[in-house]
Amino acid sequence: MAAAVEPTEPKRLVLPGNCPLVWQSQGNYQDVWLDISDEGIARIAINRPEKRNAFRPRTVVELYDAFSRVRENPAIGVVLFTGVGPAADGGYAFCAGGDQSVRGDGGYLDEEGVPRLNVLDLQRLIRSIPKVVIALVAGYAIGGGQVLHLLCDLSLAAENAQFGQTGPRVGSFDAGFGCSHLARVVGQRKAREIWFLCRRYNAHQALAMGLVNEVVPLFQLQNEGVLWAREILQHSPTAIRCLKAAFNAETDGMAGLQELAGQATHLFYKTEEGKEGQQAFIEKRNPDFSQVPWL
Ligand SMILES: CC(C)(COP(=O)(O)OP(=O)(O)OC[C@H]1O[C@@H](n2cnc3c(N)ncnc32)[C@H](O)[C@@H]1OP(=O)(O)O)[C@@H](O)C(=O)NCCC(=O)NCCSC(=O)CCC(=O)c1ccccc1C(=O)O
Repeated sequence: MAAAVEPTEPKRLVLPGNCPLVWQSQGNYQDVWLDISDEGIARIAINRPEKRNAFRPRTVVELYDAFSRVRENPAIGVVLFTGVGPAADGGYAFCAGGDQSVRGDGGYLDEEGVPRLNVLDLQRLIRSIPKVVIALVAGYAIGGGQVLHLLCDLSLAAENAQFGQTGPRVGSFDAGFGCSHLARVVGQRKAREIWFLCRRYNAHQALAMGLVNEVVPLFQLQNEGVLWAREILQHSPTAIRCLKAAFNAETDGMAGLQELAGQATHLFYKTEEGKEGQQAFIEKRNPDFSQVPWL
């Protein structure tokens, strides 16, 4: 565990324990909190503690909007993704998956009664956003909530964290990242056990199978996330961005290659060679690449 940070009063409580950052809240959301610090760290929290932070279509729309805002903010390098807690009954959750009470024929019904599966868009956004996303898991990360946690770059678990799948019990399954990425992370045998048996796994079991990076006391969870974020933020943003794209490229086919290629193009635009091509077009002349070596 990294060195302790000096605690200061949080603007408002998302998780227990003092948070060393001062947050500015953004967005006008109902189911989500988005907070930005002046240290390059954002915090996105699902705010449905009485439902163990289960997501309904509105929650997913708001999460997508919050992650998109963070994506467009060049001052932010790390996102802490968590769930508000405790609930009035003392229970904690990162996210208990899709809200079963709004599930109708064909999916989860939004406020107009239209079935939506937009959590899959959110999964891809978390995976492709060129910032480091750290899951802070207190309590349950179950079903689609476990998959959202899985798709974060890093995961820190509180001692009370519980992970698991329920799909085959509640008539659902995630045959996308929820299977393939899980198998990459914990291995084929364990991934099949998780889905076929629908057991629950505590924080230390999750650590042993490589599902989380570290287990910390509940009151230390948010601080630990900030410490990890601060370490990351000392490093080269370009290197971290390219590394994230590279980790995805291995598994995400052409979409993964596209992400990595986008980073390469971004770097190329900054070179004299790249600029000469553009300049020549603007000046209506042939480009002169004669000074560029064929390395
Ligand atoms: C999470 C629990 C283990 C917590 O247990 P406990 O601490 O005892 O609390 P409870 O008393 O059970 O719950 C408190 C309160 O919260 C409500 N609640 C909890 N989870 C949900 C939920 N998922 N939906 C709706 N409501 C929920 C609960 O009813 C209580 O409220 P009351 O008013 O007091 O009744 C336990 O709660 C639990 O097991 N929850 C269910 C977990 C679950 O099965 N989740 C759904 C899995 S399926 C999924 O997530 C779909 C994913 C998805 O969207 C998807 C992804 C990819 C492809 C396809 C799909 C797809 O659309 O299917």
